[in-house]
Amino acid sequence: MSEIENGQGLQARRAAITDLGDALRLLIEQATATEAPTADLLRAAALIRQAGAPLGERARGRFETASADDLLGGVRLYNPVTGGGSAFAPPLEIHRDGDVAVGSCTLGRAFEGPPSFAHGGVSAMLLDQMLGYACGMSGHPGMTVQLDTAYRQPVPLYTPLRLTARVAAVDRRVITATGTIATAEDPASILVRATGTFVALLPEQAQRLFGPVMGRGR
Ligand SMILES: CCCCCCCC(=O)SCCNC(=O)CCNC(=O)[C@H](O)C(C)(C)COP(=O)(O)OP(=O)(O)OC[C@H]1O[C@@H](n2cnc3c(N)ncnc32)[C@H](O)[C@@H]1OP(=O)(O)O
Repeated sequence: MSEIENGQGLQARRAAITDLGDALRLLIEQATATEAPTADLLRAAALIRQAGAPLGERARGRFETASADDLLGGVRLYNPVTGGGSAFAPPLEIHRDGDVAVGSCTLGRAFEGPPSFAHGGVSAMLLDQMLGYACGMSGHPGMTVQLDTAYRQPVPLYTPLRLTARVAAVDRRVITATGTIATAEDPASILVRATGTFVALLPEQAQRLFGPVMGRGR
């Protein structure tokens, strides 16, 4: 896409993608919390379909990465957990603190499972990302082959959360990582714990799984 061939265009596109993501996240929050009259729901649905139509006119295929992404550089704007452009992502923000990955996010109503608390699958998704990040950060990137989660207390919605993850062991290609979810206000009270097993791909596994994507030269 020539529009982003220079760095300035790329930054502008990434900012626009995140702006669209913010608008979509607000829309999802409003749509899941609304008690507006039925006629307003139908009017909103028609307007949203109309607004989204131009976006569908130029869409990438399954094996094409987003033009604003940098796969090898770790920029994934549509990652469903961390991607600023993903309507689905809270988004979770992760940074490194020594050998620990520390994440933060606040979950809205779209992530509700038990009333007023997060869906258990959402907690697992957040922790999978955290643990995967910790593996990559430690120089041992891999794919999740097993994720065990222990739900000790429900995770509240509309409450700033603090997540942690670290690598506990590396045995050849097998990496074990552990992680937690707590509230930012009370980080010592662990709500959810996870242990994940990650496997570093062999070159032939990487080629089999990602060859069609990497072959496109992005
Ligand atoms: C910043 C980025 C964050 C990203 C976070 C998100 C991470 C993800 O969600 S990844 C997506 C979900 N995961 C997947 O789709 C992976 C699906 N699984 C696979 O494709 C395959 O299992 C694959 C390719 C990873 C490994 O292939 P497979 O044939 O199973 O394993 P293989 O290569 O034979 O074995 C490797 C090692 O792993 C071990 N292993 C495999 N599965 C397990 C398991 N469940 N538990 C423990 N060890 C296991 C094997 O015993 C073997 O150990 P060793 O080398 O010591 O003998």
